[in-house]
Amino acid sequence: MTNLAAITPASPPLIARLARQAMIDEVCLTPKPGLVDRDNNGAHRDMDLALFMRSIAAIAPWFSQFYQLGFDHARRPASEMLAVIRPAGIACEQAMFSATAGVNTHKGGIFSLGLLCVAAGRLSATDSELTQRSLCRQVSEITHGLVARELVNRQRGSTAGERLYQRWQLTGARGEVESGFATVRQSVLPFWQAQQPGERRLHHALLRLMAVNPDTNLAARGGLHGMQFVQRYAQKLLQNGWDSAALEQMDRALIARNLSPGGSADLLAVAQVLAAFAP
Ligand SMILES: CC(C)(COP(=O)(O)OP(=O)(O)OC[C@H]1O[C@@H](n2cnc3c(N)ncnc32)[C@H](O[C@H]2O[C@H](COP(=O)(O)OP(=O)(O)OP(=O)(O)O)[C@@H](O)[C@H]2O)[C@@H]1O)[C@@H](O)C(=O)NCCC(=O)NCCS
Ligand SMILES: Nc1ncnc2[nH]cnc12
Repeated sequence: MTNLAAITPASPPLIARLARQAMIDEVCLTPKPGLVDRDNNGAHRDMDLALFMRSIAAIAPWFSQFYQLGFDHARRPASEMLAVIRPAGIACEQAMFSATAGVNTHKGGIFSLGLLCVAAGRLSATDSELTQRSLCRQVSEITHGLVARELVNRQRGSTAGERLYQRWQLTGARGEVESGFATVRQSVLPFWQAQQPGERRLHHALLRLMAVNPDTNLAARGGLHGMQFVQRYAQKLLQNGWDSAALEQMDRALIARNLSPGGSADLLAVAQVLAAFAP
């Protein structure tokens, strides 16, 4: 009698399946100002939808690994977890770069969604309930002190994020995770359930993110003026109302300025994962 458990791969944990689906739904959302979607490549000459799908296929298996690392090391203090998971995070980045021939499609997405998977593993190992609050608190505890260690106390920046901190004190993805995804919790999740599922809810969430998020991708490409241009544009659409045509016009405006809110795209995926859990 064949032991099916021995030959059937265990299905990925829920959070890993949610993270993969959220990445797919994000890149397929169309139109998406400045970003790759089903219609165009936004402000990118080195990326398209097919490349993003290859990137997601390479990254997705790692979400289960991140969950398992959190589960297996749940007894460690949260402060020790980054050192435990970073090698896997960097290996996942390498898998992404192999699939994309060196193009950075999801470096931020790996970091943010990977930490959510680690947090879910840690909570599950201790039979703690997975809620938006418990997941975000766990991510914040794991990354406590990250901004001070890696941005404030760093002399020279080797990455865009590090250089942007030195120039404009932007804390980027590190600041967002250390805050327990405060931008997502404050600007997106309170409005999510009141809306019908579908593209309009995702568009509304993305506009709310772009309206406030200090996205280092925008600052790297267009300076603070570029970042503020996108924030004000999104704020205006939220105030005056918007439709697909307005989003397509914003897309043209951002492409013309080489602006791509990649950080907000990542946080849209984070919001979709968190929205699957009770507050
Ligand atoms: C901790 C790191 C991930 C930090 O990396 P870095 O020092 O580069 O810091 P940031 O710039 O702050 O963040 C990197 C990416 O994070 C996204 N992001 C930006 N702002 C925010 C924000 N406010 N909140 C959340 N996330 C944010 C963004 O990623 C997306 O955009 C990239 C694609 O856009 P593009 O413009 O093409 O980017 P480039 O290719 O760089 O520019 P061009 O050359 O094309 O012009 C893509 O990454 C999206 O995901 C930022 O880019 C890192 O240092 C690290 O430690 N990594 C190891 C992994 C790890 O530790 N994992 C553990 C958990 S499993
Ligand atoms: N759809 C997208 N286009 C460009 N950069 C991104 N980073 C994450 N999602 C993205």
